[in-house]
Amino acid sequence: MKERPIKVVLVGSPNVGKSAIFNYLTGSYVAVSNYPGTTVDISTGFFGNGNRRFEIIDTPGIYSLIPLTEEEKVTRMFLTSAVPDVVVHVVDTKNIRRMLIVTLQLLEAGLPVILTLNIMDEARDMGMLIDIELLEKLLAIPVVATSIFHKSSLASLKRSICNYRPGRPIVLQYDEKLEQAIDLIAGNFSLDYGLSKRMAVLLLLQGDPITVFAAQQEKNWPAIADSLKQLSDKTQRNLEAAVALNRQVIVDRILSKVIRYANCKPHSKQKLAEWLGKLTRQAITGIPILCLVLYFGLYQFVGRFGAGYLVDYLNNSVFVPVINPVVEQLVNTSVPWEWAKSLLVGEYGVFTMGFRYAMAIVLPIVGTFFLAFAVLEDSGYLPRLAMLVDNVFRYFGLNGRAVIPITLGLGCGTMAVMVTRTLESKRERLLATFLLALTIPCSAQLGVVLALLSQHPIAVIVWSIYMLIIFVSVGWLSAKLVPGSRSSFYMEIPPLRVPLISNVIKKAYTRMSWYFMEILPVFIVTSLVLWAGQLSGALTTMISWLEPAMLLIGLPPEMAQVFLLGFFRRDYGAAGLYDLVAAGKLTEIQLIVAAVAITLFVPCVAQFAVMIKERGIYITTAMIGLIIGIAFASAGLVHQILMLFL
Ligand SMILES: Nc1nc2c(ncn2[C@@H]2O[C@H](COP(=O)(O)OP(=O)(O)OP(=O)(O)O)[C@@H](O)[C@H]2O)c(=O)[nH]1
Ligand SMILES: [Mg+2]
Repeated sequence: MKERPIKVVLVGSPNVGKSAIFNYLTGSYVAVSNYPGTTVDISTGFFGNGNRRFEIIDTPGIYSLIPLTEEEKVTRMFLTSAVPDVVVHVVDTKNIRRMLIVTLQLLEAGLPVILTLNIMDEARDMGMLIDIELLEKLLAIPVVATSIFHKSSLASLKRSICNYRPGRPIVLQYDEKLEQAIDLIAGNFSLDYGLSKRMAVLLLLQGDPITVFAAQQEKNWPAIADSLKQLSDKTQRNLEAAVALNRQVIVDRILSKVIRYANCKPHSKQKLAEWLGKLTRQAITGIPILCLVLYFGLYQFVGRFGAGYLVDYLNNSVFVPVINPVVEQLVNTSVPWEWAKSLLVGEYGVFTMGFRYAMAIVLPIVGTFFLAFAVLEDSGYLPRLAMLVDNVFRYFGLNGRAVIPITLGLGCGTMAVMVTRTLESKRERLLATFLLALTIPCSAQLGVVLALLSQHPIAVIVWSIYMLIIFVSVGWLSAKLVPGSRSSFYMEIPPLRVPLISNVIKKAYTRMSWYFMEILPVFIVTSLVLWAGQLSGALTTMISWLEPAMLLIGLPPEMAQVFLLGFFRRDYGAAGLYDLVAAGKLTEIQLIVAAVAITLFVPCVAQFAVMIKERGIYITTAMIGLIIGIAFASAGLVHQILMLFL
């Protein structure tokens, strides 16, 4: 029988380099970014050593074993159910004082830990010197110092994993009252919590909801609940704070023995990063910086270069004059059946429409967006933007944390809905999902809209202001209507870093391949459906049903087809709009109205599927109903307003 692989789980706080280490160990690629909360789900990879196989598991970041957000819950549940052979606890060495507390929690839970002091390069630049051998001795576990810039340090981590032998379990001594409390509760515990019994008791004392739920299944639960109540009544002590304080004392005692600071001045590079970082966070300088980022990143690079120049070139100089005629000729001479010809190269042909839309219109736009976004992610700008907009987002029932899913939504709404997991409450996840589905255009839509409108600068301004008004009013109204309050904002601000070109390219490439694996089949199937619809006459009937709605909001009847395409994918609809404008079918006013309607209109099939998975079918259906209503009403309204003024 084949031996099962050795299970190695990478855990640690967000943004400490777990995914970067995962990529090194497995040779595969998962996203690495300079903000907390990049990884929201478990990823698995492998490496071999001799005849042994190691299964490496990357997890979402956790601040403690007690989860606050959905993605922290994923890691906690995984740690207690997966029975890992090795747990690599990755910490950012600069913040070791805070992070070592989690190392202690993992050790107390009885897990087989290797401590990895990562981002050692930045710690050394700060003058931090750590006695690794002594730390190993004090914790009785292997400790490895690593930096992703020093491959040899990562190779030592790999060796440490391969040579790992479980050591003796560690028992931390707390103050007397806490020890008595632990003994009192432990006597009544009989179930398996997936962690050491002592850790389960400590988690219960700290009010961890997962342990409380599990302990309620104990037959002695009434006695346990009674003891807990007595403990907090009698001692007037906040048990959670008492446990945390005790652990911090232990950590400080250890660190006082192992850390020294060399006398060194900050580099001018560090000073510049700090100064720039401050500018991005203060409203007076931060807002102009945001405008510059949007102008150059989104408007110039994605809108004008990607969606304007590249799309124009690929579509008008490569596909239409060169590739399409060659394929058409090939099909016309080698395929005898008319129906097959129209299926491949007809008006809705799999090649002439499906493949061309994907390659010549969507690819350059999505590609440029993912490149620009990867640079932003790796620089550490996004958490600073989160701080900047926190005050505004409170009116939408969200906090600054929502900036990451919302800005990612400008790339791909499907990915963004998945990333709403990083938000703390159900209400925030719901509000963000709705705003994403209604008001945030994905990069393909945005690119096409910007490229088309950029011929008329006034149109860009009108469209942007109108979309902003809708975002603000819908956000404000839905926050008023959905009961609950927003959670407080806490986000660690990582240092500003110069993006690593290799990571930017790899990440943009990985996202693009994911995107294409997802859209190409949909594009092809959509062409198939449209072709069948055209052949059977169903398409003409449906378009004729939609035409009155188009006329109602002031659009030409041909727009009905674009909306129909938009049902399948937003970007497909946007690409259809591109064709319509190229044929000179829209006036300036109609272009703005169409841009508004297309932006607000239903999310694509893939986003729809993820919404159902994350929010459930009822909520998603209700959202879609609302979106259709709001999209048409807003488009109609903007048409009326423009007719009055222009
Ligand atoms: N200077 C320096 N930067 C590092 C090092 N390791 C990782 N980074 C950077 O730290 C940031 C976070 O890396 P990730 O691998 O995404 O961190 P993570 O722990 O997976 O983060 P989450 O998925 O959010 O939990 C990225 O910008 C990396 O380039 C290191 O050793 N030195
Ligand atoms: Mg990660």
